[in-house]
Amino acid sequence: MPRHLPALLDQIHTEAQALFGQGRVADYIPALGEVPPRQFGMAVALCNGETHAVGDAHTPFSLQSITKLFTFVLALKLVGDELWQRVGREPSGAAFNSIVQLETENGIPRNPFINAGALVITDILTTRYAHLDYALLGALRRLADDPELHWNARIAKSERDTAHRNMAMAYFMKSHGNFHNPPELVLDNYCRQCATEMSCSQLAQATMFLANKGRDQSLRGEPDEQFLSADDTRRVNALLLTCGAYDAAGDFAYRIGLPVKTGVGGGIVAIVPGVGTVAVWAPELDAKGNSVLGAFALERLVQLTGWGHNTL
Ligand SMILES: NC(=O)CC[C@H](N)C(=O)O
Repeated sequence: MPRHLPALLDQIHTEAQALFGQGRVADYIPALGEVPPRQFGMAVALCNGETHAVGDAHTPFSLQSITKLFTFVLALKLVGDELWQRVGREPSGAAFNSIVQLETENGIPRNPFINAGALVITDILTTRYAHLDYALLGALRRLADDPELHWNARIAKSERDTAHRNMAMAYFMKSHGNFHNPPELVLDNYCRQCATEMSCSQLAQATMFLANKGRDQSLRGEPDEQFLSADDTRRVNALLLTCGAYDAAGDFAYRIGLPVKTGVGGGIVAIVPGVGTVAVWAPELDAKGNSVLGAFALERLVQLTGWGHNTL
């Protein structure tokens, strides 16, 4: 671990300010459009227990697609490899909310991290849990070490009221037999899931199991838990590297070279296996729906620390 990490984070924080104004806050979910754009936070959690944070790292933000990582892990734990009969594991090269591939690929989404794939995952979890929203919240509260963690009901409703495109995908997959529950019910769960809020420091903590061969260490004195097997952890990280940033996954791999998951709330989490996790948040997005300052900050961090250089 670089001794001077706090100074590096300060430097990145300062450099990132120059990029304010280059992106736009997502407003296709109306309530997300109200988030003040000029915010930036970054938090690092290290496997040795150290944590570092800068800027707005303790401000909660809407996780949005970052929740796809958690729901996928839960589904993988529950149904294992059977899951691959209903969703692929190839990069899509298309926008996160694209519908076109479903038509030529028999209603099987390319991967679990685009909207269509995440909807199938939420469908799988809806079959397994009578109250998926609370089951998911329970898992996230444990991972983030925060019993108060919640979803934002206003943002969930705002997305649900305008979820026409996701609903269309759900019905299309249902016509192919790849959707088992009523789309309305799954969309209710999906919109609540996406509206879950965490700060950067909580998100870095909640994803530590991915840097730690699947082991979740509690900050609150609870016993450690093997949350995911070491093999599955390696697989999840591979998928995050190839599919975690939608149709910018190649660009992210080139610039940052780490497993990542992005969301239209402006958050990005990156995993540095064996070292730690980095969560960054800045609401202004590029044209592909990824945080402009967030991607810049991660790129600078790997340049300045060398993280990831010996893992690829
Ligand atoms: N890329 C994202 O973060 C998208 C999530 C959002 N809830 C949607 O379905 O459109």
